[in-house]
Amino acid sequence: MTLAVGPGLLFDSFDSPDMSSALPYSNALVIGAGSWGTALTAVLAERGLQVQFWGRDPALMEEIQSTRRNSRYLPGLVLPESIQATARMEDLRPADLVVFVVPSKAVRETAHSMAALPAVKDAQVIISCAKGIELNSGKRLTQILAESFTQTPLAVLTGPNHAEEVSQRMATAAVVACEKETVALDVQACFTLPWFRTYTSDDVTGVEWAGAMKNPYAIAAGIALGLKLGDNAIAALVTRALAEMVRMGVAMGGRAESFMGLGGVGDLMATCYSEHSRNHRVGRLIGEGMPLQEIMSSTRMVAEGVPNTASLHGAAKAKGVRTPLLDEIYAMLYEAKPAKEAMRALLSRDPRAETE
Ligand SMILES: NC(=O)c1ccc[n+]([C@@H]2O[C@H](COP(=O)([O-])OP(=O)(O)OC[C@H]3O[C@@H](n4cnc5c(N)ncnc54)[C@H](O)[C@@H]3O)[C@@H](O)[C@H]2O)c1
Ligand SMILES: O=P(O)(O)OC[C@H](O)CO
Repeated sequence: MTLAVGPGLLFDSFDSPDMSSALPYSNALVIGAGSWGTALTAVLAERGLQVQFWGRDPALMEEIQSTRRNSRYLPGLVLPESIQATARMEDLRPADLVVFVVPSKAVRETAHSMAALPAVKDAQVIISCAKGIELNSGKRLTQILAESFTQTPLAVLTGPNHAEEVSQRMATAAVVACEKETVALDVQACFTLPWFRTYTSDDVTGVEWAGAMKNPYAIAAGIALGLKLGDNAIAALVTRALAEMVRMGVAMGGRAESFMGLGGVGDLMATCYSEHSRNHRVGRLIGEGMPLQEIMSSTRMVAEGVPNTASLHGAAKAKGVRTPLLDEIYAMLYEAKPAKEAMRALLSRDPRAETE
């Protein structure tokens, strides 16, 4: 395979450490042909797995199969010849490792339509890579997948991982969470490259809540930037967001320490401060005065923070968790509260101890 070499890269194809150790799985299926699915397809192929790549749009999948490029979602990346791209579910062959990476609102429908496919249901592990909580049910994405795939071990891959950087092979770390340690270790081996370092965790609940929760706060950080509130204000907002993530995540059954890891504070920082982040962009444009509807119709990319704000807000109310930041983000996105007014409301709340 020809590997990209350029500024910001720590390894090229000649000085890469030896990655020829035996792989626990030999083939993979990636479900979802957006930017993250495309980048993860490249990661697994570089690691040496045979990768099938499924997306719902026949024209896009034909383009990927014939040109090795996903011009719509990740135009800079040339995928290796070895990957097989298709939109036809009936063409999919059995895979050891299945990666679900459709947007969170499409996970239930996609899992349901694939539930009977041997290619998916007989997998040794299914990995959830989207970041969200289901509206109304308040379910995590692995809980939804478990309804369709009752016998298959489920894992989560998450962390500060912008597809744009991963697709350029820029240094990245992630966390894979699974209740079964042996499965977590096997998945870790598949997502380990000289430039891609993966840690394991058994706190599936914690990392899933963390991955969903950072999205609305990234919108808020973008809004603060758009309003030109300054670095102090953004740092305060991100710090209090972390406190709120821990409060909510622990109430939902996650462990506080997971929120201090890559899937928590790591992803929160990557998203709140990055120009790559779609959530951050949505926020910045709101802060600059553009109406949300106009922003959403200007891109085909998913900004999970918009639906996640509604689902997380609903879950917090149902559980009785205090979430002042999320409440103001919800008011801005769903109740047309002006951004400056929401930020003023956050500052003018009653004083309290930092640890409360
Ligand atoms: N892009 C990243 O850097 C990144 C990194 C980590 C996690 N994620 C998460 O991965 C998930 C997918 O994000 P993305 O960035 O790949 O999205 P994207 O915006 O790049 O593309 C969305 C993809 O989902 C497909 N899609 C939309 N509705 C669908 C449906 N009903 N059924 C099947 N496919 C459908 C679209 O056709 C498109 O291929 C999100 O939850 C996101 O938070 C993204
Ligand atoms: O572009 P965003 O805001 O969806 O963020 C992408 C990833 O979740 C960053 O880890």
